[in-house]
Amino acid sequence: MANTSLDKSKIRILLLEGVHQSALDTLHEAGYTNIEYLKHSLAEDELKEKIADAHFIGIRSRTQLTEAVFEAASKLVAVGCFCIGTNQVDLKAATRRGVAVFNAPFSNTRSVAELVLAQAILLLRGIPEKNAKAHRGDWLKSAKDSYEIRGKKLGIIGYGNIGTQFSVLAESLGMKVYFYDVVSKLSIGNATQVNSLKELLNISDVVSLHVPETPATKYMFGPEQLAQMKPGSILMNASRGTVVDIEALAETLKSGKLLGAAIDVFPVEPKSNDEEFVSPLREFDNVILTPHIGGSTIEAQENIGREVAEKLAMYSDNGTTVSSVNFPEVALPSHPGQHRLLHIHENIPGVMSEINRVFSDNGINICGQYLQTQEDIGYVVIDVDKAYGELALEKLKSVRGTIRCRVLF
Ligand SMILES: NC(=O)c1ccc[n+]([C@@H]2O[C@H](COP(=O)([O-])OP(=O)(O)OC[C@H]3O[C@@H](n4cnc5c(N)ncnc54)[C@H](O)[C@@H]3O)[C@@H](O)[C@H]2O)c1
Ligand SMILES: O=C(O)CC[C@@H](O)C(=O)O
Repeated sequence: MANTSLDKSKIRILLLEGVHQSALDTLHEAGYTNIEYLKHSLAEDELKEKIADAHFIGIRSRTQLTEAVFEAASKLVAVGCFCIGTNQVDLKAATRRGVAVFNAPFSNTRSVAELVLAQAILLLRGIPEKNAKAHRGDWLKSAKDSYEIRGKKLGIIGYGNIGTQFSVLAESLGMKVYFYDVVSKLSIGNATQVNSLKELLNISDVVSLHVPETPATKYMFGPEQLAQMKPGSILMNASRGTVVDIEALAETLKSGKLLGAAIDVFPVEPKSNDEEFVSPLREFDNVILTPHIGGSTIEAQENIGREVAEKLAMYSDNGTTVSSVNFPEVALPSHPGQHRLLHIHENIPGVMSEINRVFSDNGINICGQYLQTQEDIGYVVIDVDKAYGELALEKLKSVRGTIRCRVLF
């Protein structure tokens, strides 16, 4: 259990993976200056050392926040994922320790959708192969296997923020859109939801994956699904590298069944730009390989930097957890003239009555109380007259089921 009511200059923030300057600017504007900024991710041992002193950490998709890393992070209050995906964070381990996790659920949606649309056009025209040949001095002027995108059938797997955005762009170019999702979804435009992945693969000329990494999506696209795709179709994956069985895709490409593929994410990705990228797909000219840059545009990175830094500063300054991916969401007003107690506890019977007893037994008047719970944890925020903040904090720390408690001045 930790008390993190600290002067802002003592709050240590570790930012990894070269998050955009807008994150630094936003944190500086909010008064946070004790920031260590690194352009790369850290391997587990180094990460454990650095995180030991950090109150906040900002990462992108490469940094793995495992149970062991959280174990070493005794001061950690919150994690900012400067991206959409949060599969690189052991969310349960974070929640168990009362560490809130935030991300940027929309800021790079458009960038991914634009990239996959462009890739679909290029692949249907055989551009990757013609381009590679031209670089080697070969002239492949031919209309063979070159198609317009207009009228083709697009099959989207995972009709969420990116899937729907891509769907709208694709329809505007005359594609007929179908999608498969585990949840029944309202179709945007004229898109049609189909009942099974097999049905989608049987009809689609272009297949694009936009699912999160979960136990159910891990290697959901393997030999069976590749066999169900139409001959001459294309496969695109800008979701997560573990969703597609890359060896099986390489075999299918060798057989000549597919017109091409565009892969942005890989089961193993280089840790930095200095490391070699190794993949069985490197040998295929008809495959567009990109280094996990679906969301890497100036616009997206700048927006993400600001959005996630604001969420971290807001949580640090006032306790608001709106849009946290693992915490009960509480939107809080400011608390001028009062002390604010933030109490994170196991969601077990009796905790709230014990908490309220702390105030009645000690004659502390509650000026405002906000409570949200979810399956495993509860988050209660209590505003009191500033004369009583420190006393209440001491008493709250010994309430049964307390995970973490801090006070904001
Ligand atoms: N390449 C990149 O740079 C990049 C950038 C942003 C996001 N991403 C990845 O894209 C993923 C999707 O992003 P989003 O914002 O659209 O997420 P989202 O949560 O809005 O949408 C995901 C959709 O997938 C569906 N889904 C979940 N499991 C499924 C399954 N087993 N089968 C079919 N559908 C399933 C969900 O119901 C949801 O509709 C992210 O989780 C992230 O991993 C990659
Ligand atoms: O910026 C990154 O490292 C990954 C971006 C992307 O995969 C996401 O989940 O938003």
